[in-house]
Amino acid sequence: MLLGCIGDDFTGSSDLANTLAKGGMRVTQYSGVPNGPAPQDVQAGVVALKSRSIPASDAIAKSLEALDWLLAQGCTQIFFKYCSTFDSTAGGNIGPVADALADALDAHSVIVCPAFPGTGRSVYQGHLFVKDVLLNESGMQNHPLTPMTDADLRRWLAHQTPNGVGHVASQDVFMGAAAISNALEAETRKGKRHIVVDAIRDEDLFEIGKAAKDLPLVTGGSGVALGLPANFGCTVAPVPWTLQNGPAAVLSGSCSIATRNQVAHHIAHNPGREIIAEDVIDGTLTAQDLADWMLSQTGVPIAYSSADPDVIRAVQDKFGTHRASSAIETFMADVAARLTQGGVTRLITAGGETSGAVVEGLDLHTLEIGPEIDPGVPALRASPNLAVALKSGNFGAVDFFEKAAQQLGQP
Ligand SMILES: Nc1ncnc2c1ncn2[C@@H]1O[C@H](COP(=O)(O)OP(=O)(O)OP(=O)(O)O)[C@@H](O)[C@H]1O
Ligand SMILES: O=C(O)[C@@H](O)C(=O)CO
Repeated sequence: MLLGCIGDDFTGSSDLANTLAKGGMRVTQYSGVPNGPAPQDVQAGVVALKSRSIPASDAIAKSLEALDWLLAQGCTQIFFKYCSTFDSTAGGNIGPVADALADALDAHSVIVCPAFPGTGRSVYQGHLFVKDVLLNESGMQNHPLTPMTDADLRRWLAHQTPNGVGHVASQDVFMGAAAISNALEAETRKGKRHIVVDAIRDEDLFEIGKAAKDLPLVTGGSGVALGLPANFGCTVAPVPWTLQNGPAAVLSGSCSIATRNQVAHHIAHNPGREIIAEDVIDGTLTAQDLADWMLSQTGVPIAYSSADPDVIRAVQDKFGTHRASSAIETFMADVAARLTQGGVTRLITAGGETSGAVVEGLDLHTLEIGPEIDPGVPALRASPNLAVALKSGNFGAVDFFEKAAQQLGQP
């Protein structure tokens, strides 16, 4: 294994795996830290953790365990993947995990770059934009677990780390890899360990990738990984896929604006059932009842807890944020298990935490990366009888769910 990756959620990990696979690397995504060694032919291993919204100390412990395994596989560079919307609270977990990895790797110059222009995320003057608005005006300020209320990455990260936070501005980035390396070194000499790097176009990310060639640790969204496969001698190649036949189903726990639009679009043409959080928590709705309903439908049925921010706030005020989200995640995992037992072979999930719960609930250990469905979302082969797509909350076109079902295979 050449490149070792640690993803702080499951959809984000498949987003990164997708970028590396498109760049020509042989990639495998692992659910958690594997027990045994990886096959010799894997060039990039992505260890998917569910560490974005857990206590920082647990996120550090899990990430260091993943690091040990990746180093034991021979990796010469480590990539820490977090969300292109920098999902974190003032207490973590991006800063604490990046610090723990940097300590372990003796890394003094750590790139911080969540930019992903293909999905509208750019970093300019140290600030994160989603399309034409600042992060904190993009809807992300209402995220159920990690409300993003500040678009200045330098200021937000400074809450999370005792180490210096630096900046490489677009003027340097536009001049290419050598200028970026010089600017990184200048920031490191000033004692800055985490260095936010501006990037507004894919060209910028390829240059940043070149500049990252000899760095032991790189952190960011999947965009900054665009240039990494070439550093390992890989070249762009088509990603193979065998179509999966059989029934399809969608489970959506993401409450992002994009997902809510996709749900609204999907239920106009397909069977849909809303999951009311109270019904799950008080046991009025059981996983078996919902799975039975889904299995009896035609088309691509969807069950969704995706709801507007005021609905979520009311649920969280009544039951507590953690209790509400973990009840829904456990429920989604339970429904998924019953769907696959009932014959579903194409499963699509929306939301990183939701997808993590489903993948862990289904006990899927490795995922092979297939072709891209929409930017940042690949088809994934979980077993000879199960293909999945794990959609990040904010990703995908409005008709994503139907498109994903078709790209995974046939009814
Ligand atoms: N109706 C609801 N009430 C309260 N919490 C909810 C509701 N629906 C979903 N949730 C919780 O909100 C969280 C949504 O996070 P998730 O990571 O799945 O989506 P996302 O953040 O939009 O996706 P991504 O991380 O890929 O951007 C989950 O923990 C989920 O259980
Ligand atoms: O980077 C992103 O936006 C996604 O891969 C993700 O991490 C969403 O959970």
